[in-house]
Amino acid sequence: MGGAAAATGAARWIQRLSAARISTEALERGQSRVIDASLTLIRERAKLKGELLRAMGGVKASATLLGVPLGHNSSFLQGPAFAPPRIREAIWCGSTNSSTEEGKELNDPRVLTDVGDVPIQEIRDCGVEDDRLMHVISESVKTVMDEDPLRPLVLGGDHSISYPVVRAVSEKLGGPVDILHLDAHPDIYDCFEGNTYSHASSFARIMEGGYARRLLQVGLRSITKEGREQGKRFGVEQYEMRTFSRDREKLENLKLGEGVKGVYVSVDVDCLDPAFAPGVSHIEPGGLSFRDVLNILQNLQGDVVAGDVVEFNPQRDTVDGMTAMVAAKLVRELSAKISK
Ligand SMILES: NC(=[NH2+])NCCC[C@H](N)C(=O)O
Ligand SMILES: [Mn+2]
Ligand SMILES: [Mn+2]
Repeated sequence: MGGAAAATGAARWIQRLSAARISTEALERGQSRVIDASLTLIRERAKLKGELLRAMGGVKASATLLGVPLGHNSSFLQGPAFAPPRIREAIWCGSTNSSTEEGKELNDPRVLTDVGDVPIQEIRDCGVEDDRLMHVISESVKTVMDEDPLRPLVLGGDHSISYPVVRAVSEKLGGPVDILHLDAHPDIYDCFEGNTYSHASSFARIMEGGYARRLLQVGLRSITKEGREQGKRFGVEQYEMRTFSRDREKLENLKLGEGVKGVYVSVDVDCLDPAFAPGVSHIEPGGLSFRDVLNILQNLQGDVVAGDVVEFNPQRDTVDGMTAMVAAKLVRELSAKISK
C-alpha cells in the first residue's frame, strides 16, 4: 500500500467513524492504543538487545536498525516507503559476506542489531496526522536510545524522517549535534509546496529547532536561490559538486562533533551519481562516486551517535536490485563507524 492509498484509507476510516457517531475522543483513544502497541514492540526488542549487549560487556556503542517506511512527504515519488525490507534483504544477501571493509563482523550484535520498523502505514490508516506521526518516530528513536549501548541507524523512508529523528537524538542527548548531510539537494526550503514536513524542508526544521550546531551539506548539485539563502540564514556549510575536486581533501578528512553531543550522519542515496545508484526518486547527474562517499565516511573523525540512510526507491531500482546493495553497503559501513 502506497502513501496515497493509506491517506485514502485513513479518510475513509474517519468518515465511517463519524457516520457511526464515534466521538473524536474515542477515535483518539483508539489511535493511542495502536500507537502504544507499535511502540511496545520496538521497546521490547530494544530492551532485549540492550540486555544481551550489556551482559556481553565491553560494548560502548552498537548500531541499531530502525526502519521508518514513510514515503508520503516526498514531493515526487513515494517508493521510499518500501525501502527498509529491501535494504535488510540486501545486507544479509548471500552474494556478499558479513565483514565490513575494515574487518568488523555484522553478525556480531556488538556491531549491528535490529529492532524492526515503525508501522507507519498501519498508524496512518487509523487517521493519525503527520504532527503526531512525527512524534511517534521521535519516540521510537528515543526508545532505542533508552537502551545503552544501542545507537539508532534509521532506514528511510523519504528524507522528511530526518527531522523527527534528529530532534529525538538531540533531545535525548541534551544538546545539539554536528550533522554531516550527504545529498544532491539541501532540503532546506522553508515550506516546500505547502508542506512543512516535506522531505525538501527537513533541514529547515532541524536548524530552527536548534538541534544542530554545524550542518555540513556535501554533494549538492540541485540547489535553488532559496536553498542558498536559507543556507546562509542558518549558517549551513554547503559544499557543491561543482567544486568537489577542490574540496575533496578537506571533506575526506573531517573532524566533527567536538564540544557538542556528537555527530549525526544523514545519507540521502541521491548524493551518489545515478550511475552508481539509479534507484532514487530524484535522478540528478553529476554526483559523488560510491568510493568518494566511503572515503568521507571512513575517514570521518568523531563520535557518530546516530544516522540515517534515506531516499532509496525500490520502485526505480534495476531488476537486480543494484541500489538496494548500494544502500545496504552504506548501512554496513555506517554500522562499522558507529559501533565500538
Ligand atoms: N530529499 C530529497 N530527495 N529532496 C529532493 C527535493 C527536490 C525538490 N524538487 C527540490 O527542488 O529541491
Ligand atoms: Mn534529501
Ligand atoms: Mn536528495
